[in-house]
Amino acid sequence: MDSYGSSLNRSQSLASGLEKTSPTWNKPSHSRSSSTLSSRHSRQIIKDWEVIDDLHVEMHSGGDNPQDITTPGICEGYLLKRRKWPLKGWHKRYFVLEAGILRYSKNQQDVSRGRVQGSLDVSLAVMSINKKSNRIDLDAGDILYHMKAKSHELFYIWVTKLQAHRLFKKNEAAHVHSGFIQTLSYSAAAGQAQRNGDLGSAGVADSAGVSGALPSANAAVNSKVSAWLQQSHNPDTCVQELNRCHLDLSELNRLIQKLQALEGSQAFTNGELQRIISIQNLSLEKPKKPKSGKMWGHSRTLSRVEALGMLSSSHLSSSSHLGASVPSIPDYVYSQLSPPTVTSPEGKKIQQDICAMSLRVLASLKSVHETLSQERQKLQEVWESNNIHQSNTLAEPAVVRHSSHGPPSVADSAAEYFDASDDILCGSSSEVSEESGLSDGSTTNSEPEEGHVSATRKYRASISRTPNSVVHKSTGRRTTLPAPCPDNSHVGLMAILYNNIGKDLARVSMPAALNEPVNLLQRLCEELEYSELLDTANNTQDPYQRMVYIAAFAISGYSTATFRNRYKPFNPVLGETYECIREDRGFRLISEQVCHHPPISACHADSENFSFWQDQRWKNKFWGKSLEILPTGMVNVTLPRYGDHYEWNKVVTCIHNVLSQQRYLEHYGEVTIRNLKSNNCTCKITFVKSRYWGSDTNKNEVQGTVLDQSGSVIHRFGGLWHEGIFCDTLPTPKCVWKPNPQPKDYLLYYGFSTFAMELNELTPDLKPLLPSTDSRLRPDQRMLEEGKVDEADRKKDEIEEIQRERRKELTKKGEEHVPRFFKKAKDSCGRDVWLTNGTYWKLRENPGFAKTENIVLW
Ligand SMILES: CC(C)CCC[C@@H](C)[C@H]1CC[C@H]2[C@@H]3CC=C4C[C@@H](O)CC[C@]4(C)[C@H]3CC[C@]12C
Repeated sequence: MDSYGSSLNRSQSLASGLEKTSPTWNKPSHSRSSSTLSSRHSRQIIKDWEVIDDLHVEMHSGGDNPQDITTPGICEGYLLKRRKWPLKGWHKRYFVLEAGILRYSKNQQDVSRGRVQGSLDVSLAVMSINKKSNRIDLDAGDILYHMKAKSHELFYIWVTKLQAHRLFKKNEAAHVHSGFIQTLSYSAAAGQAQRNGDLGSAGVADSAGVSGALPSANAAVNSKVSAWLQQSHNPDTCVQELNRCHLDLSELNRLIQKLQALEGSQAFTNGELQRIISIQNLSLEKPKKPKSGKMWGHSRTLSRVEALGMLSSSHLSSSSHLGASVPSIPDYVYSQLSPPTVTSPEGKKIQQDICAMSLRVLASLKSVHETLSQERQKLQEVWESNNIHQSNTLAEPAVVRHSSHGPPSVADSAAEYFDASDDILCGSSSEVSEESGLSDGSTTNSEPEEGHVSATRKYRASISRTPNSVVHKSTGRRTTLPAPCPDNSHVGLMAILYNNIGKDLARVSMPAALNEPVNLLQRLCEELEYSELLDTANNTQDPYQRMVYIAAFAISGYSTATFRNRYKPFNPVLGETYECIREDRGFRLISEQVCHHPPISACHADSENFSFWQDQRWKNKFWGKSLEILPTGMVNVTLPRYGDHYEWNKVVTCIHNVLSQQRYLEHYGEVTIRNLKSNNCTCKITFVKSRYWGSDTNKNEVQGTVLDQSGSVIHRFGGLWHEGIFCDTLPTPKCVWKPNPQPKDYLLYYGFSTFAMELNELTPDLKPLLPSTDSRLRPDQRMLEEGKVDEADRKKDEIEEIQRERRKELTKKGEEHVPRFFKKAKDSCGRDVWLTNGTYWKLRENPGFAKTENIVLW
């Protein structure tokens, strides 16, 4: 160790000198065979990689005092860290290894400012090293660090230090564990004592809590946990369930191999095809002219012919010439995608077994997932109630660690308003992962402010303590749909999707059973569900506070996504219109399908307090399992009282697992809200990409700041787009928006909110006032709403056929469709926009649509 010590420079110091627990340098024992994917690709590399032995936890004698474990010295300095997927290369990062936790920041200054980019509990990670290339990999499952030291000496120092800290942390964990068990027995006794009226001994339990384990754990919490642990048999059930799954999976594997041997193997399995597409990032864009070697993001956009040519080539290599040589491409793909044609009775039997077993595995995994989520929830509740208790009993507010000048930072101001203390929240490495940021390097980074994880936790806690807004009093509108939604789990999406390569998913014609009884014009109106935020904005004098409400409104439009991933809205036909008058909310909206290629839906809403308009169009990016929707139009809001004109972009919406029933939606990216009338206030909102699969805790995070002209932060806010937004910098910190509770039985009704249920309601007094092009009069959508799925399906085909005919006729005449209520214009940046031409409401009143000529759409 000493010899290494002398080679340290300032940036690579062992802060506390030579540690007392001399780390045992475990000779790497076996070749790396598992762990990180990234290192598996070459045999040479596998050979040079070594997995460091698992450490044996040494229980110190008299080890019930954690202070007996000597904390190894801090190790800090620069290392190279591999960049986040999908970016390539390495960047220099400053790492600090302290008390078993490895943290990293951009540079040393950031460390001193407490700006941590990621952290990991080194004892939980598999550590692999490569002496030849000075590489150290830490793989904690969810979090994966690839690091490289600049010199061999530094490499050895880090490895040695990491070893010491791993050992320390494991020992500490063992102590915490025994302390915890001890506390549980204490608190069980205390519980007993309490029941016996012996309050004195309950107090003992409190002070005898696991100092250092659960921070100042109190009796109430401990007895709650112990009671829950005692009555909870779930973990055992989980283990059993998982064991069963394991067996089933081996059996499944055997059956699949048997089936393959029996039926002969196929060129590609569906899984392989998905993977290939994913690798190639096959874009579902319209085919480009043959020179389509255009770069989109970091990957190549393939035209349909190229892409499919690619698929038919087993080498995924030069593709440009292949288009012509593949005769019937859709048929080819279809044949690859349809389920393997099993002919023999034996094969059929195996196939049935495979299905049955897969379902069993699925059911098991679901139940395990559910159990674990419940346990986690319980733990979190206990944890939170403990924190609440703590801060309520503390005389001093939580310590503000980094005092700052100027506007308050999240960390500072949060400490004043939130219950949870920072230390507890930052402690868990599993919450701070590196995989946030867009999957696509071409789009803006969605990595938010450092420390966002704990900030969001706090925001979340505050939001959950805010009562739901009072449910609007009866509007006289319907509160449910006439019929529940059809089960569409049987519809084979795979074939539909692959048969429509080159088209927008949202615009692809699908069986009516996949549709929801609202269309994309109505969904534009749905973004006004929380229009009261715009009313508030128009009545807020302070421009920065006003911006907070505009931001909350921009976020609120995304909240429906939580419940709306099983059905797809109807595609409006060209010329279709939709009006929505909401006296109760004080606005009226008109929307129209203004363009077919590319499909564009435009809308405009007016109220005493605001105007709102946008034209919606988007591109798709298909990654094999998920589909990214990249909207291109801007959203506009004007507030009459202050003459503001706000404009903002939309973020990416990703449909994860688009082909399966595990589908869910995620939004990520950055929104910038500008006031075109004055540049003294802008707002940036980050929709954070969730950092890893399967965890609910980091899903749907949003963080935002309101900036003044000089770029100083005036307000900060954050939360989750499905739970609400809290702003702690307002004169009275508060939850600025919280979604309305879902109506009863919403799952039976397409996951619709009450507002969504009202969108397609057609009342007798309204009917004669609507133009015949109004979506409410569209028969197939109405049939679906009434539960007549087959009829809706037939009608939908008819309507689509009428549209095609109309288009053909127009082309024959050399004419172009002219939208009736919107006109094309250019915005201040020269972008095409669709603005209202102001005729709709006038015509409606005089002479009334019944007396005007309306195009026939159905
Ligand atoms: C294959 C089918 C059944 C899967 C379901 C697809 C659904 C979830 C898709 C189809 C069209 C999609 C919508 C298309 C456009 C937008 C505008 C964007 O700014 C927010 C997301 C939003 C509103 C999408 C949400 C998800 C969506 C509704």
